[in-house]
Amino acid sequence: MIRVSVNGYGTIGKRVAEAIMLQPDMELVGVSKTSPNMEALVAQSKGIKIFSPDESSKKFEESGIKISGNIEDMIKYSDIIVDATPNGVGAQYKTLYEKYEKRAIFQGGEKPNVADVSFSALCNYDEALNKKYVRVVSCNTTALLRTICTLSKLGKIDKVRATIVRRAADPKEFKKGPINALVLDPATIPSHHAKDVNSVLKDLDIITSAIIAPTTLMHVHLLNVTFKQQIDKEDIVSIFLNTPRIVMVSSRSKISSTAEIIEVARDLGKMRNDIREVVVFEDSIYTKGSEVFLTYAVHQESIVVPENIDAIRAINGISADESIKITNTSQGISGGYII
Ligand SMILES: NC(=O)C1=CN([C@@H]2O[C@H](COP(=O)(O)OP(=O)(O)OC[C@H]3O[C@@H](n4cnc5c(N)ncnc54)[C@H](O)[C@@H]3O)[C@@H](O)[C@H]2O)C=CC1
Ligand SMILES: O=C(OP(=O)(O)O)[C@H](O)COP(=O)(O)O
Repeated sequence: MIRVSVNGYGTIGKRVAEAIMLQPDMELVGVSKTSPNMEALVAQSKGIKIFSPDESSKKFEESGIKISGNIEDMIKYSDIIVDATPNGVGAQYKTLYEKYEKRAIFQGGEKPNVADVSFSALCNYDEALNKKYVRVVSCNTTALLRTICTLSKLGKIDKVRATIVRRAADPKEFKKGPINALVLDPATIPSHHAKDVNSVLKDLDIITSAIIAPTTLMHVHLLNVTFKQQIDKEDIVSIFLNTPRIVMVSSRSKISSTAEIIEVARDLGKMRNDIREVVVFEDSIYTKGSEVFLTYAVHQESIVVPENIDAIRAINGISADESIKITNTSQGISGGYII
C-alpha cells in the first residue's frame, strides 16, 4: 500500500483525499487543516484523520475536532504527500518534504520549477516515472493538454489557438468576483495557459487568451487546432468517444450550456456534480481542410483528480496503462457520451 497524505484540504484536496480512499493500492494517512472550519468538521465526520499546525490545535479541541498530530507528523507517516495548498504555499512546504526525504505532488498554482516535471497523464506520464516531485498542471491546462494530446493521435499538429472563458470562482468562494463584468485575464495575449501547456509539450505552437466570466460552474474553451494535413470530423468524434477522460454531450441531448451539463451530472447522481472528463459539445466540432474548431467545458473542481492519482502511481514506478485503468475504474470514468 502507498501511504499518502493530503496537505491542504480545500476544493482540490478534499476530492483527491476521497479518490485516494477508493484506490486499492493506496491508504490515506490523513489530511491537514489549518482551521477548524466546515471542511474540518466534514473530514472528521468521514473518519479522515486530521493533522494541524501545532499552534492551532487548541482551536480544534474547542471545536470538538480530534487532532492526530501536527503536519510534520503527517509528513513523517507518509510515503507521498499530495500538496493542495493555495498558490505558492506548496513551494514553501517543499523544504519540509525534502527534510523528511518524502516525495510530493504539487498543483498547477505552483510554478513549474517546484517539481522535476509538469504532468498530464495522457501526454507525458512516462516522464514522471520514479521522479521525486511532480506538478499536476492546472485545470485549464489539464483540459487543453488532454484534448490536444488526444487529437495529436490523428496526425501532426501545426498550431493551437484557444480562447478560455474562466469561471470567476468556485461555488464555495462567496467573496470572489466579478459578479457583473467580463474581465480580460490578462488584458495582454497570450494568457499564462500557453506557457503552462509548453511546460509539458515543449515544442507546441500555442497561443491562448482568457476572459473571466461571472459563473462558478465550469470553464469553457473555444479551441482551434490546425493540423499539417486534412482532418475529418468523423475521426475526431471517434477518437473522443474512445478516450475515457473525454466525454461528449451528444447532438440529440440539445445541450448548449454549462448549466445543463451540471444539471445532467446532478441527475446522474455524480458525487458533488463532479465531472472529471473534458466535456466536448459534439455539435461544436467543425472542420475545414486542416483546421478543427470545437468547444468544450471543464469542471475545474474535479478534472485534476485523476491526474493526481496517476501522478502518485507514476512516482512509484507503476506504468501508465496500469495506473490509468485503475484510476478510471475507481473514479467511474468511462468516456463516450455523458448523455
Ligand atoms: N479550484 C480550482 O479550480 C483548481 C485549483 N487548482 C490548484 O490547486 C491548488 C489548491 O487550490 P484549491 O483547492 O482551489 O484551494 P482551496 O483554497 O480551496 O484549498 C486550499 C486549502 O489549503 C489550506 N491551507 C492554506 N494554507 C495552508 C497551510 N499553510 N498549510 C496547510 N493547509 C493550508 C486552506 O485552508 C484550504 O483548505 C492551487 O494550486 C490551485 O491553483 C488546480 C485545478 C483547479
Ligand atoms: O482556472 C484555474 O487555473 P488556471 O486558469 O491557471 O488553469 C483554477 O481553477 C484555479 O483558478 P483560481 O486561481 O482562479 O482559483
